[in-house]
Amino acid sequence: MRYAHEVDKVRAAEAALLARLPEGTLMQRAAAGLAAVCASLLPRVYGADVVLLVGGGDNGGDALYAGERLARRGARVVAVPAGSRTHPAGLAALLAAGGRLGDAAEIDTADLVIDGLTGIGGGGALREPYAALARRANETPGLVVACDVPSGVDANSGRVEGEAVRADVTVTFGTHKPGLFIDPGAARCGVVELVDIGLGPELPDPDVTVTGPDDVDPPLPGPESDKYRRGVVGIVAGGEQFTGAAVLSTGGAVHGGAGMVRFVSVAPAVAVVRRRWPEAVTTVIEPGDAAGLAAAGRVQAWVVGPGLGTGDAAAALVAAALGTDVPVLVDADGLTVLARHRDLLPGRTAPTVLTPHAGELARLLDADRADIEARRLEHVRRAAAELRATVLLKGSTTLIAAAGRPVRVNPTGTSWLATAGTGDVLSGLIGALLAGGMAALDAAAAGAYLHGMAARLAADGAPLAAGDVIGALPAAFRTLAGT
Ligand SMILES: NC(=O)C1=CN([C@@H]2O[C@H](COP(=O)(O)OP(=O)(O)OC[C@H]3O[C@@H](n4cnc5c(N)ncnc54)[C@H](OP(=O)(O)O)[C@@H]3O)[C@@H](O)[C@H]2O)[C@@H](O)CC1
Ligand SMILES: [K+]
Repeated sequence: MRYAHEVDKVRAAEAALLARLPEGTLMQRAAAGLAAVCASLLPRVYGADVVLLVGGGDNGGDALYAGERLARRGARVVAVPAGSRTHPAGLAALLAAGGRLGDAAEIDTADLVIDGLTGIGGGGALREPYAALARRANETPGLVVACDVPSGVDANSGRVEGEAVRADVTVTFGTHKPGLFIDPGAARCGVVELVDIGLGPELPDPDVTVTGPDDVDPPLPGPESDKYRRGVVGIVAGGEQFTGAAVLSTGGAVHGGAGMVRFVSVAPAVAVVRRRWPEAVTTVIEPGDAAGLAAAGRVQAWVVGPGLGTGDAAAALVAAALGTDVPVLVDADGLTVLARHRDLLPGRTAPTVLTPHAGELARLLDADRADIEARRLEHVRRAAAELRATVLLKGSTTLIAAAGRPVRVNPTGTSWLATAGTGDVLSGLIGALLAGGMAALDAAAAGAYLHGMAARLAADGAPLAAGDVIGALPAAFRTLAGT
């Protein structure tokens, strides 16, 4: 599992380590790692044209010392300073090794550009001349290697406020930074290489982890399994007019490994679901008939919300599901209802999972949607703490938070997933995993991983319909080790 630490933790760990090491040791370790990656990317180091973009801080120092190492191996290294200050010892070392100072035009013909403008000390939109250098580097045909973090990407959040370097490779030091995993920053990093500078023993628990295939461990049937032991998921979805979401959510559950799916809704939705998913056991209720949930029979988890509507009838059903003592996932219209009835959440003892997109989370938190989009990590954490739930925030990088735990980043998403109905599939899938006995955070992370993987397999470079994601779920399960 890959993990990341926020800047204040990195700085504290560095300070603890620095206190025990001779001055400059860490920067030399970083520069050595950076130079080694650069050398491995060049067909020949000798005679290669290397340009260093050098900001006013230690990120620039790393670039200068890496340049020194490449110059000693025969590269033609040019430093282009951006700040009013240039790391003096690093510059002296580069010049002593045969490097020189140059100007921005040399970026255009470089074989390789090292971006040492800003690292973990960067903040806000890049100012000039940093921004102009980043823009020019993004236009060069040569390779661009970012030092620690692509300049212009906020290391903690992945936020990009203005110009930002678009790297082919990012060489990061000591530990990953969350912004390398979260879009839009993640999309600027290219391949991320981690250089060990000895920080490990000083680092606390990570702030963020990235789900890997080994972390996805859905319950598998054994010889003792029967449909009840494998978990029964109840789905409360659809209405008089809208039935598509109910079909998709049920499909996600049927192919998500549930032992049985109970579907509860008004007659038109039940009719459509029965036709598409004869596997589901259905119960017809009158609109808003909360007692119908109990009458449907025992379940190990409820999914409530897709296509449910947002009126009083829907609110009664959301309240009924949240009133049970089993895990409940609330999605879509259910979240809109919840934004008006936040009193339904406190007092639950069983886990609650909420799966909003940014707009739904904005309503839940009384926040601005654009602000949520810009600071997704911060808001998903805040939502988990305030709503006392596991919160899965959908988006180009899906984030999953539970209070006191590292935020999980899902790596399998694809932009083809941004199409109507895919969220309904996800709700049923996670519901099935909850019913199978997975803990809320694990179920949400596993669901996001499998859902993204299914979408990738189904899309294969072409537009995708939500139903295709259901069809590809078996293939997605098969990609996991041990299944
Ligand atoms: N600490 C360690 O032991 C180790 C640290 N290491 C390395 O140090 C890096 C951290 O170095 P750091 O703290 O000097 O900050 P850094 O990223 O160079 O940025 C500061 C400079 O950026 C500038 N700047 C900021 N925002 C800007 C903007 N929007 N637009 C334009 N300019 C902006 C800012 O300008 P100022 O605000 O001062 O005008 C200042 O000049 C870290 O990422 C890693 O690479 C490794 O060697 C391992 C050991
Ligand atoms: K950088």
